[in-house]
Amino acid sequence: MRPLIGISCCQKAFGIFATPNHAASDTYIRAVRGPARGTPVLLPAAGEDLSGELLPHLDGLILTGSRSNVWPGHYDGPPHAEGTPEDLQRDATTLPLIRAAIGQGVPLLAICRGMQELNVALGGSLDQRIQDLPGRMDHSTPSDQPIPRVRTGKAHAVRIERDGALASVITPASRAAGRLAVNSLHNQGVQRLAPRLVAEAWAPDGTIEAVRVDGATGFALGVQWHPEYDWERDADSRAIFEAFGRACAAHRAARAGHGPIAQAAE
Ligand SMILES: N[C@@H](CCC(=O)NCCCC(=O)O)C(=O)O
Repeated sequence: MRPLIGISCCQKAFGIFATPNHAASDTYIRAVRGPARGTPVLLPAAGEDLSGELLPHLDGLILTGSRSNVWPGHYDGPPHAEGTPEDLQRDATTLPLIRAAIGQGVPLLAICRGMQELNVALGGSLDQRIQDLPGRMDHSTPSDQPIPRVRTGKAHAVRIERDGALASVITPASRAAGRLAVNSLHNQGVQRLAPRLVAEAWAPDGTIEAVRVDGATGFALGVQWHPEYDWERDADSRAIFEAFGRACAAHRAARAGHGPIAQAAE
């Protein structure tokens, strides 16, 4: 049996009645079916804490990217500028789910908004538009390029902590170089790093691009870029999903009684 990997959904208005729907991009489904070798399970943005019902059945969790921002009230930040997309239904489900997954050693891969949620869930805060801050780069989606190129093209390099968790899962060549080239589709960034997070990669302007959860018993990694878009061409993106999938398979074996059961870190 393949490991069951939960994928967080956004709540989006759909159809002529703008009915609330629960949605995740097909790119996450394909990354789970492909290099992670798992069975994808879509997790609704239900507006409530479902962690007690979901986690006993899951072998891994992907926190997805999204155009919406985490509601700033969760980190005592200033209100968003008018028109900034929010998804309070998603926040209410993902923030407790992240804390519970880490506590129970369920492998976790947090991507873009997902990494921002991970930081907020553990007590960190966010800058809302890093392109407006002095000395910082514009990390947002360029409007003058075709979307496929934006998603699979490389926007900038990131410097990687050579002995970190991320370095241990990427290709030997990138590990030796201590660098990766990544895509970039975000406005927000980590402002105050959560006490339990350790930065593992940085953009040239100092923006934190990857984090790990200190003392986590399972795989617990966040990346600010999008490996789900280019794993078919990019060996490092593929390697991240392969390593995550191995951790999920090990969690499944442990749940079935065929391996060591991860203990809660706290
Ligand atoms: N809204 C946040 C998070 C950005 C993010 O997750 N982007 C994914 C976009 C997916 C796509 O356009 O394909 C921010 O702006 O930082």
